[in-house]
Amino acid sequence: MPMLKEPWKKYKRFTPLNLPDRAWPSKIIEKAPRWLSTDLRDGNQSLVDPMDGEQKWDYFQMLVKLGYKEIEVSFPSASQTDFDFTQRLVKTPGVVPDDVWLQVLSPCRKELIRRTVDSVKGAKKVILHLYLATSPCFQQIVFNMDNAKTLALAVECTRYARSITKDDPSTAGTEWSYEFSPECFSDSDPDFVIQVCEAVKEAWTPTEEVPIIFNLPATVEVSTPNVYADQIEYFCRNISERNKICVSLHPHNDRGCAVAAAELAQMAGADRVEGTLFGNGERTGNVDLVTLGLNLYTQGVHPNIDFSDLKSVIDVVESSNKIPIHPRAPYGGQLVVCAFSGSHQDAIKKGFQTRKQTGATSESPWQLPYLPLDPADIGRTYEAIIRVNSQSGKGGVAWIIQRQLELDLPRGLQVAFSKIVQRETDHLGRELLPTEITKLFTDAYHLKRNPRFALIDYEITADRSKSPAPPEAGKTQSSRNLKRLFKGVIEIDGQEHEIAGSGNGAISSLADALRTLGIDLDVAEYKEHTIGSNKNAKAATYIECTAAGSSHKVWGVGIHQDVVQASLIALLSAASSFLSSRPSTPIPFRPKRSDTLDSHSPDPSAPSSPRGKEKEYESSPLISRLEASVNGTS
Ligand SMILES: CC(=O)SCCNC(=O)CCNC(=O)[C@H](O)C(C)(C)COP(=O)(O)OP(=O)(O)OC[C@H]1O[C@@H](n2cnc3c(N)ncnc32)[C@H](O)[C@@H]1OP(=O)(O)O
Ligand SMILES: CC(C)C(=O)C(=O)O
Ligand SMILES: [Mg+2]
Repeated sequence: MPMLKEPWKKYKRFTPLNLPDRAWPSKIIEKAPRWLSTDLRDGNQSLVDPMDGEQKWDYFQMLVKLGYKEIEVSFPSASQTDFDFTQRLVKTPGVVPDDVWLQVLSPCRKELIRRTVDSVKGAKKVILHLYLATSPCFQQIVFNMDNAKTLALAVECTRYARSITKDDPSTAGTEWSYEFSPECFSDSDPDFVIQVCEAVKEAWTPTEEVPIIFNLPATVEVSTPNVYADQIEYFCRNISERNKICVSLHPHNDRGCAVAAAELAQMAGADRVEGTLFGNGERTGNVDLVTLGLNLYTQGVHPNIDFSDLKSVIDVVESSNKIPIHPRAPYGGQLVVCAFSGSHQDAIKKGFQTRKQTGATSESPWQLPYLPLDPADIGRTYEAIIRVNSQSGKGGVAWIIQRQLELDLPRGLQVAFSKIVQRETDHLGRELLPTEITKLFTDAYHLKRNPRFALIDYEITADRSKSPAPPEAGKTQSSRNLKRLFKGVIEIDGQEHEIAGSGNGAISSLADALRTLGIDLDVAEYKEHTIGSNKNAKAATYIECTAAGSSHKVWGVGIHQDVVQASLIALLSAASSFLSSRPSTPIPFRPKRSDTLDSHSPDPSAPSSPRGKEKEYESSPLISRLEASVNGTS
């Protein structure tokens, strides 16, 4: 076979309509259209294994629950499964709500129309849908029909349909609506389509109350969405008795523009959209009703469909279609409300902080970087938003710690801890789960049950043996200026040490006491906040220390009901980090523990605590969470 040198030249460019006075570009979609779900027909007919009756049954009920009022349930002449399913819907009381229309599709073939009408016998509300191709390509290749024959067949079948539905007294219990689809509308001559539709309209004689539906499909998407919008505007302008017509869209997604086409075509005057959930359907699919609905939602227009539990919709769609929803599918995809990259995480975290600080509620105006939709509105949790891998920065890591442990890390600690996380993600070459990040944190800052350094007993008293620091200019001497004396017992690596020191406050007096063990730390930064708000509230304290005489810096974290004790634990955590980062540091002085020491308040994390606070420790929700995450059980 000779090689084509320019194979693309075999394609014909689409000729756009000449519509210079088009009005749609400046229109805004201000209300939801009439929706029709064709999941059970166009979606189903494209599946490798079409749904069985039970799957259709469950799917139908989900569509009703979501709020769809028009549902194309089957192609009844195609298979016994579809016919029986349709009859089951009709015959089972209470399954089809009174305000829901069952739509059934048939080609323009009388015997098939008859069977289709038979399948809905006894239904309350039915849209009988007939299709016939109007495009030259189909007329020539598929049907060998010219325009006159096409028009005649459309009229003949519409008349026949009318005679066995709304004109047949035996079907009087059914409210009939009629839909006609000039198949491949977007590839047809628009004037010929209007001519066919005028004739079909006359054959059906619709009313304003029950308009005829002209469904104008982009059976195959062949042009840019603006061209489809022009075609719809042209149809809307030129069809007569517009008030008796519902103009419906049925875009397919061959060029990947079905959603845009449906939106622009609504601006161009369409009243109704046919599509499927997550865009299942022939070839590249039908237009995605989830995207269309939630696009409206994020413009402040309710789509009249309830997507607040999108996960359960996905479950039904995936199991019925046997096709997974793409992780990046708009709104529903697993990854679409997740940020891995550092700058996105930072911005999202700041966005949530701003909402918290301004007291925003779930109804406050939504403005959040990188998130066009509040994940909570589709039933997704904030936990899942920020996920950490080697592309992540401090903001994302801090978010995880905040969500998991309610700890609001100071910036410096965020930087320090994010380096630890970065090392781990680089080392493992994968995402780290929140539980793994929490464990890294509790390990790094010694928040475990048996820390290397534990505060066993202590007391802090005024140190009257030393002269107080001179009062600042203009201030009088007060008890606040008195030096503090720390006396206590700390356990290091299982061995107890009795130490004492003095300073201007609790932290500096403990720092002074630690010097007797050769641990010489200066406090460089201090931050504390409360965790929780009730009587179980705790203090979280963060201390950054510099090793004396060097630029080596370490962070410590302490959590306790008592704020003073939280800060002492934080300093010991820093001391522990200091020793861990310098493993050869000797502890020169190890005084024996004195039992006579008047202990003030024991460290709850010490299992052998003489004050017996073990119970309180066990019951603390925060500590339990720490434990759970360390054990990987949260
Ligand atoms: C764009 C769309 O999605 S349209 C809907 C498509 N969906 C389906 O086709 C699913 C269900 N279809 C079926 O089960 C079958 O195709 C049936 C029952 C409709 C027809 O089955 P068969 O009689 O075996 O015909 P088959 O499928 O081979 O071919 C279609 C025939 O219908 C004709 N036809 C196709 N569309 C139409 C139409 N809209 N109006 C009238 N006739 C049509 C074709 O010209 C062809 O006729 P021919 O055999 O004289 O050449
Ligand atoms: C039956 C018609 C409406 C159809 O599915 C199409 O043209 O895509
Ligand atoms: Mg279709």
